[in-house]
Amino acid sequence: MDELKPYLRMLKHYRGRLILGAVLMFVTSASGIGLLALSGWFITATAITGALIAAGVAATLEIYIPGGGIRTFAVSRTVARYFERIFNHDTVLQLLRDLRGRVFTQLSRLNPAEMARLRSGELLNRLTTDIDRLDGLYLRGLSPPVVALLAILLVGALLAIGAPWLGGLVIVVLTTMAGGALWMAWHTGQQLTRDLAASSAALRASAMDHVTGLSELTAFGSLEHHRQAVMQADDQARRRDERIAKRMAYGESILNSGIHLTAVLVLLIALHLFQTGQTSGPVAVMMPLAVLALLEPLGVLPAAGLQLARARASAQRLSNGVSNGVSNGTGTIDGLSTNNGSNGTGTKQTSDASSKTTVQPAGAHPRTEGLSHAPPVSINAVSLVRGAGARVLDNLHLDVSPAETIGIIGVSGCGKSSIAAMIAGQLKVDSGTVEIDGTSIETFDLDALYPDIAYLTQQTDLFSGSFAGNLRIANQHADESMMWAALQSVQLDEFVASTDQGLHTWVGESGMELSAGQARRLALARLFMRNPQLVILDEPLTGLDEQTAEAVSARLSDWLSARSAIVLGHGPESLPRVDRRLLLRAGALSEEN
Ligand SMILES: Nc1ncnc2c1ncn2[C@@H]1O[C@H](COP(=O)(O)OP(=O)(O)OP(=O)(O)O)[C@@H](O)[C@H]1O
Repeated sequence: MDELKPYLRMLKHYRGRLILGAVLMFVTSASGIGLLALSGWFITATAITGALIAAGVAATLEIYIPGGGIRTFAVSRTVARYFERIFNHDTVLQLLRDLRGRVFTQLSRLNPAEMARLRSGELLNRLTTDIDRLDGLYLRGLSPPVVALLAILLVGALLAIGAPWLGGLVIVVLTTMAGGALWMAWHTGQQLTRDLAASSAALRASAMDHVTGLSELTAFGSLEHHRQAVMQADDQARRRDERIAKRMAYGESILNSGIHLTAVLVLLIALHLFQTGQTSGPVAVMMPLAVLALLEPLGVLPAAGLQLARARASAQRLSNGVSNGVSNGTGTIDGLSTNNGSNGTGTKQTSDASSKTTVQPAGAHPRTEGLSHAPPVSINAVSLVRGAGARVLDNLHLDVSPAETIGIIGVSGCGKSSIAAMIAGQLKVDSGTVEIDGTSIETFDLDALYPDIAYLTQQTDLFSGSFAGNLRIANQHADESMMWAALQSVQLDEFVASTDQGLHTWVGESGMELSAGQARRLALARLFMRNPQLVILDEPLTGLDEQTAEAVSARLSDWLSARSAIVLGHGPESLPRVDRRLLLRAGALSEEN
């Protein structure tokens, strides 16, 4: 249950509301029990009184108090249920708001490499299903057992009117039965829920792959084949869902049978008590009816056990991976793309992402102050093995002097992006050191470091928003003149000005309404919105035509001259003006002239 502790702590903030909500639930259940029990008593009492009068025996019955009681219970049941629903759902919505905020904050603080490891379907699952399950923790998981226990105690007290020992016995029997049902559902729910969550995540992932890869699948004639895979995933998820539903149905029917059986036993005992004159007829009829009224509050217990199991599994999934990002104190580079696991088409696998993220050594005091002006960078004897075990960097050395611009070129796959990710603190090296401004990257508080770094990855990440919105990601306080200047630097100003809404034109989902070159230029424009001391550019001019590349390159060169910079590219033509150019080959750097 440890996984649930943070969420239980969250519930504490709503203690007052939760107690009131549970009281309303109990009032609803208690009214139901009172209604059934009192009605049974009243009907029997009036029947006996009528029979006595018909037989010529003088008998009277006070009808106003029980009649009023029945009406009161009927009204209180409806009113309490109404307010319980409104009040508790309002509480749940407030909890949902907090939960979403909390989970989103945690995800946004994930180490980018960790984030890249999570498939989009898994992320979607976390942000939707898992949160939904946790928001039901109180309403459908925790409060039903409490209300059920109180209802059993109430029924026990009613039975005690007829025979105190019977009240005690029924409390013990029903509590054991209810506890057993809850435990069984919780126990079997653990595995079933885990399986179902895995199937649902797989289904979402394959459905999303199907939609996003529709053009490729159609072009390669693999649509039907892939559709079959989605259908299979759907089938598996549905079968697992059915299994859970069946188990719950079994649980509910066993519990209901138990309650009915108890009611029959109580009826038999009550008749015996009546026969032996130990209780009156109306009370004898009231006793089994009170037990039957428990069907409602106890019937939800198997679902509550399952809900608890689901909430636990969701809490587990939400804390998996999230904890690393949070405890490392890592963050994202403000305003720039942070996904180092892509090759520009968003399809590169991230098989080594989990093990190669920057982690602060235990006990080290993180550096919390930012970078000095145009800081030096020093890479010493760095070796790095990635993916399936290929040695990407081998005893690599690199010294970047203050305000120097270094260009690194090399063939595809030689490790350029790995160097960039390493300097940005998003990839942990196997041996050697990476120091920025005299401090090891491992001891930096990345939240303090990132405002002074600009890291343009190979992949162009744009957000579903306007030009202005995408630029403001880099600098929230930027005014329009600053944005136009940045757009002019990348020769995008004329295009933006020609659109209907200028800066406020929507760029489409992930910038889909822009060409690849325009999207790249917008990402480059973000650079000019900030004033970083260290700049890492991974193939900045990719996708730009020769003329635009030349103009942007000239502007970039001026801008870089006041900062320390590492620029990566396939060949000399893909770099702006640099102070030194190095060639990366076989994991090591050599001077290139
Ligand atoms: N996310 C990853 N997970 C596992 N291995 C990776 C990952 N990214 C890259 N690699 C491996 O690391 C090696 C270096 O990749 P890297 O992206 O650094 O090269 P690159 O020089 O930037 O290539 P390109 O110019 O094509 O972008 C590659 O051989 C690749 O197999």
